[in-house]
Amino acid sequence: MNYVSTRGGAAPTTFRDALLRGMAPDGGLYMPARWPTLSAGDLRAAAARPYVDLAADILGLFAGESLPPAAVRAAADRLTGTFHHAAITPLVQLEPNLWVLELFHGPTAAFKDLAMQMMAVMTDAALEGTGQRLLLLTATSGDTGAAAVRAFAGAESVDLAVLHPLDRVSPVQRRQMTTVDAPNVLNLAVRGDFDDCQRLVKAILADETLREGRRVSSVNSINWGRLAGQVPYYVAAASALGAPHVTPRFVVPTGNFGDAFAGWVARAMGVPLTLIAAVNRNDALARALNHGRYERTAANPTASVSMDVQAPSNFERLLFEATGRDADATRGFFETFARDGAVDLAPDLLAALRADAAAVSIDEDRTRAEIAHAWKAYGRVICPHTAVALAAARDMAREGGPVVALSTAHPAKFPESVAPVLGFEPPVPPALAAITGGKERLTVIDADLDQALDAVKALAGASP
Ligand SMILES: Cc1ncc(COP(=O)(O)O)c(C=O)c1O
Ligand SMILES: N[C@@H](CCOP(=O)(O)O)C(=O)O
Repeated sequence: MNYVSTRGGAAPTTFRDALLRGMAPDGGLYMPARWPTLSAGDLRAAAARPYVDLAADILGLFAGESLPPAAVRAAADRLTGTFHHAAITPLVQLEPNLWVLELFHGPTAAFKDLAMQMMAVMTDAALEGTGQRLLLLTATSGDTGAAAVRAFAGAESVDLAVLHPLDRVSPVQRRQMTTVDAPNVLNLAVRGDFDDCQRLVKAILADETLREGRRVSSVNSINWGRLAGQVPYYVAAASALGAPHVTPRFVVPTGNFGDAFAGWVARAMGVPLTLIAAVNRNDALARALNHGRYERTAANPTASVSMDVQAPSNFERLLFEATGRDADATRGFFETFARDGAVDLAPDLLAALRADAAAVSIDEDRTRAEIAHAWKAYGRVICPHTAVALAAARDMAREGGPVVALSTAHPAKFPESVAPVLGFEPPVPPALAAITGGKERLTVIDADLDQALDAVKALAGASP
């Protein structure tokens, strides 16, 4: 299986290389050259298979021969040891047409653990025997960084730099990143928003001098390895609901559009499903799909803090597909966006995008109301991100047919948003019990490339 860049200026490469590069050298994102397929029989069988078996098979389809099959299997098996639920991603029915897919039973209590734990094992395998060190860069609005620190702290051949927006992640998320005492981890708190952090990470990835003597990659969802690890739960959930004979609608709380794009991939592989991206009031994606103009504006702080994103990286993958994989058009679009901060979508392109995904924006009042409703109606304490998805999903469930809201984080990561609505603190799961104490380690920087590069070079230079 080869991987091509959405911008067409990089040589096709393997899964292993895409994993160890993060982004293509031409500034594009890697995509499989063709979509592997799941047959109707595969989908029927999937409903009865353990999650880790399904995950191993799907990862194997994407990894091809570039990683040893035993490493792919070990990556999937990692979930058994690190998740606190036997089903890994349990599907829970709330109403006749409404389900939640619980994705927060991992070691940092957010859906990022599903792919990140597997990436740590695959990254080890990809580096084995090379004698190379890998510098991993991560922009986070809270959860990716926590999952990455958990997965890579202490890793022998890896350095990890995590950039989060100063004071714009929850205190629990911040402590998950900053209280881990590992010499290979650097936390940078950036005076800015998540989009600034993501811009800095992409700029650092483009700095070729850093690559002298080491590999440099990212564990954000710009890395194909992350998306590959997020596809299995769509397959598992759709199969459990009766695919291929049933077409569930998945409502995905969305920030960087990685999770939703993993659903798009499942559909490209043959899973019948419909995608609805639910965003908070940071609605660049919803404005693009609903009004035809993709425009960057400053991110507004919300209760669903991890979705405070206004330049979702994976929109590039969606656009690449909607143009019929036209790399020149994709490059032109994102160069214009980088220069002007806005691009109007031509009517045929907009129609193609709308055929792939719909988007709704849920405001802060509805988010709070949904947290209250979930407790009153179902006895469930939900996080604000889940609330954004569930608010949209409940509307859709009234129309008939199965609707699944993705529940992406445990509410105990966001007590400051949940407790004022419910009047009590969310119960703390085992995964979060250990992070209350401990000294925090973080360096505050401006949203400035030189400052970020200096800090990252110091981390990389300090390594053996
Ligand atoms: C809890 C939670 N829900 C939803 C999202 C949005 O996911 P994505 O960025 O893949 O759209 C994030 C951040 O990634 C998150 O941390
Ligand atoms: N919401 C994310 C932002 C980064 O998203 P990613 O999926 O591209 O890693 C976070 O919590 O960090």
